[in-house]
Amino acid sequence: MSTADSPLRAPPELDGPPPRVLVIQAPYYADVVGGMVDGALAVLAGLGAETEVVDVAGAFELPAALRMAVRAGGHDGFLVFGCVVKGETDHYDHICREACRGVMDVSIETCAAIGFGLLTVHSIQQAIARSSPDRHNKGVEAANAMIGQIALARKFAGTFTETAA
Ligand SMILES: Nc1c(NC[C@H](O)[C@H](O)[C@H](O)CO)[nH]c(=O)[nH]c1=O
Ligand SMILES: CC(=O)[C@@H](O)COP(=O)(O)O
Repeated sequence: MSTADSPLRAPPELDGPPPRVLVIQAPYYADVVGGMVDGALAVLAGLGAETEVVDVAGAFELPAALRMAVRAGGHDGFLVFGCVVKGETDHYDHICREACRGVMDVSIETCAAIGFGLLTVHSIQQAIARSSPDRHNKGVEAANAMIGQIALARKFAGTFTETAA
């Protein structure tokens, strides 16, 4: 099964005020990343969300920028976008693995509502197929995932105890 076969999911419900969302993009492949950001912003506009977009140089910089933003506070959710395309060397493997691990570390350590939109592809054609304005747009998927996490954070707000893991 690939992205082309993935099921169409309904966007999650979100009670409460419109969310404040920070989009962190690494526009190394500007059209591809821009396509995902546009998909995400369309979803967020439908919620009346307050959005801000900041740039970093490349995928490597995404985790630290995300951690800075989470620490700073002021946002209900975060979206990270980038695209890494396989080249001739093993650089691709290192960037993909570390960028993904870095974002996951922030996610687990902070419990922030994060949507992950980092494409790790073998060709620019694969990237275009995942960033075009259709139902396979990974920006839409990341935004919907983040909204679900915000909804969960609101549901559990105030319920954490000292002994909980
Ligand atoms: N090759 C790709 C990169 N490489 C750049 C690094 O992410 C980083 O910005 C640089 O090493 C300076 O610290 N970034 C991407 O987003 N996509 C690539 O395909
Ligand atoms: C992320 C990559 O693999 C790529 O942009 C770097 O290319 P190369 O491995 O040919 O230096």
